[in-house]
Amino acid sequence: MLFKGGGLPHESLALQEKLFGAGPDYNFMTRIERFKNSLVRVQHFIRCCARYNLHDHADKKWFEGVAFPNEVSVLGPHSGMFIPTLKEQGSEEQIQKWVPQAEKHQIMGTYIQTELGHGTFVRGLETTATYDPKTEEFILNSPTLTSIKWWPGGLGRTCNFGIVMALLYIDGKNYGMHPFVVQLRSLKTHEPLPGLTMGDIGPKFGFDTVDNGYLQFNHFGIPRENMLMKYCQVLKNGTYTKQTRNPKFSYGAMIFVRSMVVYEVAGQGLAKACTIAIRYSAIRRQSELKKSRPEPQILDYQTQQYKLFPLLALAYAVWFTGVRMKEIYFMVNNEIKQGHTERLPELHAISSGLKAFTTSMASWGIERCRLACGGHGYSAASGLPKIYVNATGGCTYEGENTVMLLQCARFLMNIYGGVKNGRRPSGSVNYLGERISSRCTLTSEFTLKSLADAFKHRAARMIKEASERLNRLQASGNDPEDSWNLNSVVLTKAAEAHCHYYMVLVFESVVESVEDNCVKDILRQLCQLLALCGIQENSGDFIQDGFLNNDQLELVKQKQLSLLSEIRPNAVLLVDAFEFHDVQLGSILGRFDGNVYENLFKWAKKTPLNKPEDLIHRLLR
Ligand SMILES: CCC/C=C/C(=O)SCCNC(=O)CCNC(=O)[C@H](O)C(C)(C)COP(=O)([O-])OP(=O)([O-])OC[C@H]1O[C@@H](n2cnc3c(N)ncnc32)[C@H](O)[C@@H]1OP(=O)([O-])[O-]
Ligand SMILES: Cc1cc2nc3c(=O)[nH]c(=O)nc-3n(C[C@H](O)[C@H](O)[C@H](O)COP(=O)(O)OP(=O)(O)OC[C@H]3O[C@@H](n4cnc5c(N)ncnc54)[C@H](O)[C@@H]3O)c2cc1C
Repeated sequence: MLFKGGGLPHESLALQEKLFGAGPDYNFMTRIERFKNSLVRVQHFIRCCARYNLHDHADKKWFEGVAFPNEVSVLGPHSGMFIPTLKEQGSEEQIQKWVPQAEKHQIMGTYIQTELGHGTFVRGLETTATYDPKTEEFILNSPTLTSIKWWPGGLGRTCNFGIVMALLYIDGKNYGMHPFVVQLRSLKTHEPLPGLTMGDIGPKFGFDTVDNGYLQFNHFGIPRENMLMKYCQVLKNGTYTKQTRNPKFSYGAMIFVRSMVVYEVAGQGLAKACTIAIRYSAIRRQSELKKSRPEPQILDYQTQQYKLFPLLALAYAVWFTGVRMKEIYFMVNNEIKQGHTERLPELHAISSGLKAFTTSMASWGIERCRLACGGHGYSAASGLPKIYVNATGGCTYEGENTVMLLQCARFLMNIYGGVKNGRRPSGSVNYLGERISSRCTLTSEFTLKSLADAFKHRAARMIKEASERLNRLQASGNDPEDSWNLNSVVLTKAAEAHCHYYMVLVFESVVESVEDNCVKDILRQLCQLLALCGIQENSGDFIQDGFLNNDQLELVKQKQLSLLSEIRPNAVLLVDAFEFHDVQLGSILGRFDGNVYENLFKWAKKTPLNKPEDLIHRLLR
């Protein structure tokens, strides 16, 4: 309750819907069955939206968490990218025309950007939209094999509309990437419209319930009014006008999703995995701690605590950081709407950096949770494989993580360069303008301030060194691009250090804001553990310049270990506090009632391989 905010009423509503909680077991279905089953739930979800008057993106998200547990439905790209792009990039008229239909699900859309040959390098995309003033149409075309659109979710079979990112050509001149609203399928027959070749791209690592698709345009005409015209317009006679000098406004949909992924994918995914692994570790008994005494709960082994409690601390940290990231997004986006675009670069940098940092950490953490569950963690019944395959997609989509860290680093280098020239930084990078202490103030008290300061020091030093190294590479004769590439490992590490500091700082501020002393103490322990593990895992970064000495490092280790015992009595309560319903976890190991073995046995008996099947029987006879 403490952490969920407004989500509970919508979750409770969704949990009352029988269709969401029951039905065939996901693990026993083929991909096609999973897809069909998801579509049935999509239709029911749409009916529920109408019945409960659900329009707001956040309200729907809570509902979706129950309707589509640990998976992405075809509604993801529709509500997460298609509608937001219409709202953010469309003119008032365009918003009036398409948004109400989309919100009522009368049209279903997706976001069509990536191509067979390019995903990361948006400026390298090849699909063209050539304006013809005679017909007042844009002609969309896929000129090469590599220009075929590839990956958009829901494109394969489901969506009848899409926002297509294409290069705008007028009179032979290339005006760069622009968004176009394109009807893809007939609203009557659902067949692809003539001039479009489209389908599903085939099975993937996860995302079984989504028909990621391909799309090839063969000189396909769309009306002039279908270019989203909030920031740039093409008049009937082909005159091009624009309201902004910043071409990156057309990248707005990506910033939105990156900002949401921190909480919705990384935060939720890791919190669920921790819930499963910690609950199960309290149920599972194994081996002997003391001779002739009952077998202990595996959660009592220090090594098990050492595996799981830092991940629990990380789950809380990512969760809080995700909530903060959403707040920042909406705040800066409102400023942008009022014409104040000064903070767009910072928003781009922090959303890119945190998206990369948290999805990578969560992905690694979910897998560690699975390993911590031993053999049963390897079973689909644990629910962990499904959580992993879907959450780890977040490391790639919406900007591959290394590339996103480099975008964050680019901003940090700009800011650091500015500081050297006397400019004062603000917001998430204001510390780059501070005098940073060269000696660590950590004592055995481990105040949150002293821990955050240690991360501040590390980030500031690594950013400074990355910048100086870049300058040295250029001074020794490399051009700026080669220097960047030769420095890119160092740059990604500097960006990670910045994001790490930001996350510790957010956690610290949450702890300070809690009024209940008991809750505050418990959260302080988690925050300390997060920071201490961060210091130990990256100890080289903290000792390299003599900031931290060996004695302090020893203190860090001792405190880390003592925190494990301090957290142990509250560990199960701390995961219960995430308040995931069993339906949302989809895990026998993580069941709230702890009735693991009985249900594992029941589940195994239901597996299709145990059903009489002629061919298998004949082969084995
Ligand atoms: C459910 C799953 C759904 C999934 C959906 C998807 O995956 S959809 C598909 C998702 N696909 C992806 O996510 C694709 C990932 N790729 C990209 O987003 C871009 O290609 C890029 C950002 C990597 C480079 O872009 P580029 O080559 O155009 O730019 P550059 O590097 O030359 O930098 C020039 C300047 O622009 C700045 N700037 C850049 N972006 C932004 C921004 N958004 N805002 C503001 N500013 C931005 C940058 O900081 C720099 O500023 P400086 O230093 O000059 O002051
Ligand atoms: C599950 C899923 C859903 C998706 N949904 C959609 C969707 O709805 N709509 C859509 O349009 N797209 C979608 N995508 C596509 C996705 O956005 C791209 O796959 C993603 O942006 C990565 O681009 P890429 O595939 O070109 O990777 P690549 O860029 O080819 O990455 C391969 C490797 O090259 C490295 N690399 C590339 N460029 C650089 C560089 N400049 N510097 C250093 N290293 C570099 C990367 O770090 C990586 O290690 C989806 C993808 C997935 C996996």
